Amino acid sequence: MDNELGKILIIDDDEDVLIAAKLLLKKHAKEVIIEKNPKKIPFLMNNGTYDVILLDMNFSKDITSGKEGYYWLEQILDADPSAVVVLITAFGDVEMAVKALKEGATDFVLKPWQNEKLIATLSTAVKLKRSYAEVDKLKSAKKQLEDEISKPFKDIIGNSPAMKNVFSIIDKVAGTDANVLILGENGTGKELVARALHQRSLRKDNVFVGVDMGAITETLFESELFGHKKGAFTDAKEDRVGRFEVANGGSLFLDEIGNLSLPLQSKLLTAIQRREVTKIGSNKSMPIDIRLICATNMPLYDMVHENTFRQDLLYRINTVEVHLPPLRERQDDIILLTEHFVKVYCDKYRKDRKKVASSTMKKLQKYSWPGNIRELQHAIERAIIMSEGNTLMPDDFFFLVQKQDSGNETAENFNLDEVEKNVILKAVNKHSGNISKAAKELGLTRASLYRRLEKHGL
Ligand SMILES: Nc1ncnc2c1ncn2[C@@H]1O[C@H](COP(=O)(O)OP(=O)(O)OP(=O)(O)O)[C@@H](O)[C@H]1O
Repeated sequence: MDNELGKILIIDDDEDVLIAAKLLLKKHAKEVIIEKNPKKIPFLMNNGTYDVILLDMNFSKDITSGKEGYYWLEQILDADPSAVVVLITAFGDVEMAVKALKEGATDFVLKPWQNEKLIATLSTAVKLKRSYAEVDKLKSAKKQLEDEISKPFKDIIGNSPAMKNVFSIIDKVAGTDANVLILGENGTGKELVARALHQRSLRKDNVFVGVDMGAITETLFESELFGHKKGAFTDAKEDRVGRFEVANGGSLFLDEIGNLSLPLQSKLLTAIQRREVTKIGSNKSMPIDIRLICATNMPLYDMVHENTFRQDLLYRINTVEVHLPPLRERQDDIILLTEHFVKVYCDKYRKDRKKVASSTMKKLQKYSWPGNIRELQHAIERAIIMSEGNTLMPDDFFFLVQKQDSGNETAENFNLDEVEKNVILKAVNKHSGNISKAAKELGLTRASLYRRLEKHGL
């Protein structure tokens, strides 16, 4: 026999009822526990969990008020609010049973019961309990997913004219459904701006779904974006919901859009133009209501000239453009961002708030930040972890080594200072920022290498 009913607890002061029920139900359950004395209920509830509890309504002989039944029902639900309790009531007590349903019982059976009816009632009750558990699980998964995809909007820091312009565009465009194209080098905050647009839009209570187009393979593109039906291809073991569908009602952020091949560009264009998608293996299209935000670090306009990016797709996605300037062009923002990240990482690593020496700030402002804000963020995190003093000194950022323009290397330069600076840079680079090894190679002590690094603002 199957164990469909799981673990059952039966409480009834009539021993005959207990034995008859146990005999009947043990064929359908994993375990049947019987109890004559309701006072044991708290103990039983403390020491086990049950898929379903069968509870008598009237314990003391000749008393049919059901008061005891209500009392024990309350005790059970107190101990386990998700308990599934089926009441056993005498014929004529239906009114009482209905009242118990309002108090939280799942169902009731009338004594004497019909075997099949009892099994069916318990089976439905157990399924109900499992579906409650499933709903709870899904709710928590949904919450986690929402937290993940709608990560709290973090402030965008910046006071430079370029960033003020970005803020003003965000303010103007966020509330509209206009497609937005965000352009900027790696780590300039494109995703942050995309999330800010979503958080300030009318769609903010719906999801923000990000897709890294650079990470999607040619073969999985359609399945990933539009979904597929079970059996549509060999590996399609289950139906899959595409990102367009997940984002329905919210915002879809297509990152690294410049990395899409021409055939995929046209598939994407068709979906955007028609505002509908068709799952692989389905012949029905589905309307999609999304706000589209795209981003790239690639020169899309040049790519259009070189015929590597479709002009019609560019004009679909660039209703409004946001240009995020590289960090090296936002000197003042370097100060603000540095102070911000110092605070963030001192808090994170439970260190006293560190100061930043003005020579350090100068060094950070002089550096070219090829990885932009992401690189600054990581540099500060690293310095906070490693530094021992209360003030961050230029040495705490010894690993920031300016890459030389290869064009300059061939040009002859006899300026002694420049030559020294370049040789030092090459040595530090060669040893991946290891000052001891670089000093050894240069024939200097560590202290004098540090002095020279400082002299050159490195
Ligand atoms: N103006 C800013 N203020 C505060 N933090 C910022 C700012 N700009 C970027 N950041 C932080 O820098 C990191 C990189 O930002 P983000 O991922 O948005 O850049 P991106 O341009 O999308 O990068 P990629 O091109 O590599 O995808 C993130 O941790 C982000 O929170």
